[in-house]
Amino acid sequence: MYLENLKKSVYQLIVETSTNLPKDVRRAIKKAKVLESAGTRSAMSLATITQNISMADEEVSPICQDTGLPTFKIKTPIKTNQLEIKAAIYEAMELATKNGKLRPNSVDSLTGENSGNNLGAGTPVIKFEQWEKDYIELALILKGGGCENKNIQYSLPCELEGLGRAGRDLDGIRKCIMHSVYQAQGQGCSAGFIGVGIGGDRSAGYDLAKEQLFRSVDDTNPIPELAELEDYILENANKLGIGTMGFGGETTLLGCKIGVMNRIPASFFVSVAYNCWAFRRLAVKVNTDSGEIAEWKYQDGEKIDFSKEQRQDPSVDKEEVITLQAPISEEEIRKLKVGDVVQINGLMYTGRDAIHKYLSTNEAPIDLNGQIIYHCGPVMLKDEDGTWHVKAAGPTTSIREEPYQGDIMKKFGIRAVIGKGGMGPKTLEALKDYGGVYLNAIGGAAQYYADCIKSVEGVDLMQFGIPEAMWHLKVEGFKAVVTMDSHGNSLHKDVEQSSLEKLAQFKDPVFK
Ligand SMILES: O=C(O)C[C@H](O)C(=O)O
Ligand code: SF4
Repeated sequence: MYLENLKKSVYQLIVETSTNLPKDVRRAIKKAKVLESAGTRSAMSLATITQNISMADEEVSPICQDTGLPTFKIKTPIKTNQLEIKAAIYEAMELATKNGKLRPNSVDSLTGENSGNNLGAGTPVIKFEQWEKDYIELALILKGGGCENKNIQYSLPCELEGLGRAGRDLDGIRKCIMHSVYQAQGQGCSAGFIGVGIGGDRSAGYDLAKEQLFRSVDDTNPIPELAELEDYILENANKLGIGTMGFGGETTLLGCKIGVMNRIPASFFVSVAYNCWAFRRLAVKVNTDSGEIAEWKYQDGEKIDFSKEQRQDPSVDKEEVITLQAPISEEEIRKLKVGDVVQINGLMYTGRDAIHKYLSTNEAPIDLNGQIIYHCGPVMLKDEDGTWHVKAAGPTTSIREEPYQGDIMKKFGIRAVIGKGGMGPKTLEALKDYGGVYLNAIGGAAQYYADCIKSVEGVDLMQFGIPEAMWHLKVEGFKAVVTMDSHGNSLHKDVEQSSLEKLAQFKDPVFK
């Protein structure tokens, strides 16, 4: 019975972590929502985010389509068999993937092949520790790729844009952390949470940073200097004006937790682990005799039920929303300006890393003239009749496609790309020359967008695996914001510049 129950307990932990945002995280998001003034694009995004959180609750479906690199941290009493726990994890992972609670996310780094069941070399990550207590603690974090890519490690002393020299002291550490929030911009689906590790070597530093993400959002650091630094960062990083999804606004950071360990004389690392708003981590106490869950962690206090809040976003007037339907003409595109809110009806095609590389040297499987590409790697399930269903489908970080995007738009006549976090100068130039637009969807809002997808009309290039294939999606009322237009304007460029100016205001020493 123990083994059966253990497997069930792990499965339950995976499903809850993927679909039900922890209470402490909800409270932080609610706080941010109250601060954002109505009518801004940040307020609109937060409304979509909170709507998405309650849709995930209701559907018991992934909050975000990127269910990350599942990382288990396990503490066991001395006599517990750790191999049995490992086996239970593998089985539960496969089942959760099959049931659409996890996206198949384990990819062979050399061949590009997706294992399909979330198992493979190094996946999932499982770390054991022994302790004196008489129960097992299973903790799980599902940290997605977009925010993982924004992690950063500093080696002190160093020179930082906007902030000047960061020395080997508390003030140098302060500068690194402020810079880490700036450099993430909106790309890791801000507003985010950061875990910081001071000291260690490069790998221990990152481990310590990630360990901080297991602290409760509303705890207080037991080391007074670090408690003060955490408060300082939380208050001042929110003055950078990056805002939700990098649209500008009041809330950029939702939590900051800092840990410290010794270092060796020559090294001084400050490691920062950035986590998106979809901060999915939970833990359970498991009974060593029965294998059953005895208690959940992070679930005390008030649970905010966002479904009770206003469903329809009050900040955008219906008349202000521009409807787009592919094929789109150059003339229609040229009318769009940064800040416009659009809704898309009709067909769009997903394309992310593998597709962009493929299209740069191959012909497209379909005619893309006037069409829309969606940077998205969805969670998909096939029913008994062989029909595909979308279980989660938010945008992925677009900047990874920067080397290809402009050329591909011109080559195939694509008029619009949808993604998140914005793109760089090469794409901006191409949008201007050729007549294209970049639309920013709300990162992590995977249930909200899955609901806009009315049917799956086809799929190409399945050899790249489910997240990377080209899905033909029929959508209705798919909302996004124009953040790069065909007139050379980019909201991302503007926010990056204004936040750098704001960052420079934190140049002077604060901690001695
Ligand atoms: O892989 C994805 O679907 C998204 C990724 O987490 C991202 O933020 O870019
Ligand atoms: S898409 Fe955004 S919310 Fe989802 S894992 Fe990536 S960074 Fe997080």
